[in-house]
Amino acid sequence: MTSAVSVRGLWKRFGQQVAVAGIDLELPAGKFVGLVGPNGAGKTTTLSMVTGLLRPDSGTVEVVGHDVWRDPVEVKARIGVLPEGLRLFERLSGRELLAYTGRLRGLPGAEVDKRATQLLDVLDLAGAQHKLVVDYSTGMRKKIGLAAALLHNPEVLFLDEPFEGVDPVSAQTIRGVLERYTASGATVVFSSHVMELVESLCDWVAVMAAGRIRAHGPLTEVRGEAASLQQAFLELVGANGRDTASDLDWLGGGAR
Ligand SMILES: Nc1ncnc2c1ncn2[C@@H]1O[C@H](COP(=O)(O)OP(=O)(O)OP(=O)(O)O)[C@@H](O)[C@H]1O
Repeated sequence: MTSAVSVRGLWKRFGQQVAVAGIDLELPAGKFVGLVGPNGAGKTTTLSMVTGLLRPDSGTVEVVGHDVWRDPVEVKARIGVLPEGLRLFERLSGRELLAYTGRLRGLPGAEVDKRATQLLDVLDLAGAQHKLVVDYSTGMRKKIGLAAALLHNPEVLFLDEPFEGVDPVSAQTIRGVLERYTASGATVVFSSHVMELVESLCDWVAVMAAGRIRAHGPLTEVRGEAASLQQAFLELVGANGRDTASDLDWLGGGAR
């Protein structure tokens, strides 16, 4: 198996809080990889360290064979990132944002123009290309962020919650673009809480809880005998069968 991402002994603490507790991961190249876990599991912290946005306390990360912290320029040329809480240049139009990103990536102007036109078209943003990003909706922001992350045709694309706040039509569009991208041999690594989505998109999953990897491997292996990935996930993270109803016995009814 060729690895797109290879993580060894990765740790991150914020004061007393251990966010990532010494994880090891091999993410295969050419696959659609889902990183799933409950709130606070450490997904964003892991993706931030893997993409060179956050320095680990210890451990190493290699992306397509290059060490993220010793060889950052090589790595950043080969990856695209759609981070959580995406910050964009708000006073640029969508088209200007792509032109700027393309030049930063060192692409010739004519090539940037061509790719930007195609991406805006496929992502259904052509009509809004001259609007300022500040006036974009949440879904439009995700889509222009995705276009910017894809513009230089990266080998590996990292997406933190790419479908959050996105309507079903835009989600379908994003999905189509990502499926086309992985079909050509590229790798997508994305984090999500939405199990049905992960189950329908991913060939390979890693389940995280409390800073550790609880299971990882091909989707069918991680799901095992469970009826769905959701069920397997609940069993893995130990949340199965919790009786929330008796915890909230005051909720509803007459007593205020
Ligand atoms: N900058 C920070 N300072 C302090 N604690 C942090 C910081 N970033 C993350 N944490 C803590 O680290 C843990 C992991 O957070 P992280 O955001 O990586 O989880 P997550 O799996 O992405 O969660 P969610 O699905 O809710 O986004 C949490 O307990 C969080 O409170």
